Amino acid sequence: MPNDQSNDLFDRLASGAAAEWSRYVDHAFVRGMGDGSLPEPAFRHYLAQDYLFLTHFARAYALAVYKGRNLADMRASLNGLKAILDVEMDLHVSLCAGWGIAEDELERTPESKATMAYTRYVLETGLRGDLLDLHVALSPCVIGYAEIGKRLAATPGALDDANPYRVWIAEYAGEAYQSVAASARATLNRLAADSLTPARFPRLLTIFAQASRLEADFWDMGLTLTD
Ligand SMILES: Cc1ncc(CN)c(N)n1
Repeated sequence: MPNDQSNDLFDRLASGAAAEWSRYVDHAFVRGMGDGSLPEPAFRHYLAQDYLFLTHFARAYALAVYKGRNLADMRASLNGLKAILDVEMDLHVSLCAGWGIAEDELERTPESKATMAYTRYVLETGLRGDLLDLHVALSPCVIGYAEIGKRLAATPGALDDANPYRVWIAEYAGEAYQSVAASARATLNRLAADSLTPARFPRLLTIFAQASRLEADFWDMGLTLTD
């Protein structure tokens, strides 16, 4: 449960943007994966767009490496970049293959407006702002999926063989992804200790709320099969 009195920056942001956060993590797409009722074409559409999304997010992490002020910052962002390129992307490509979508088809998929809006917002926020702005913009993505995975995995029946979405849920509920999200939280707190002032918080909250809104729009795009 988000807490606005917390010392944890992520908790304060999720609490300050509670409406946008819950529209994202409690979305109908998410609930449909949990109980297996999500229409399969919606999941396939989402999977293909998520491949494009992850490619742009890898670029955003590369930008975060560049924006680091010291080696600790650069290593933290490099770990985020490696988590996408070496772990999440491989799992994603094999998940897509299991759903009958080959990598060359993923490469040829036209980018939807929701994918463009979200990824370009994060990249532009990072280009314009500093490293804390960029990590705040990245945080609903990294930490949100860990929270969604953990919640869904605790739902009765979600990991049963009968649920076609059990592999996705197990991936994001799994230890490897949970530890990527824990590192992202720690990075936010470390950057905040150096550069967060009370006057700066509202701007960070705006970035966080916007990124959470764009995450929810991404689920909408999957559910409604929008281009
Ligand atoms: C749209 C979206 N948001 C978050 C994640 C988790 N990295 C993802 N794969 N796709």
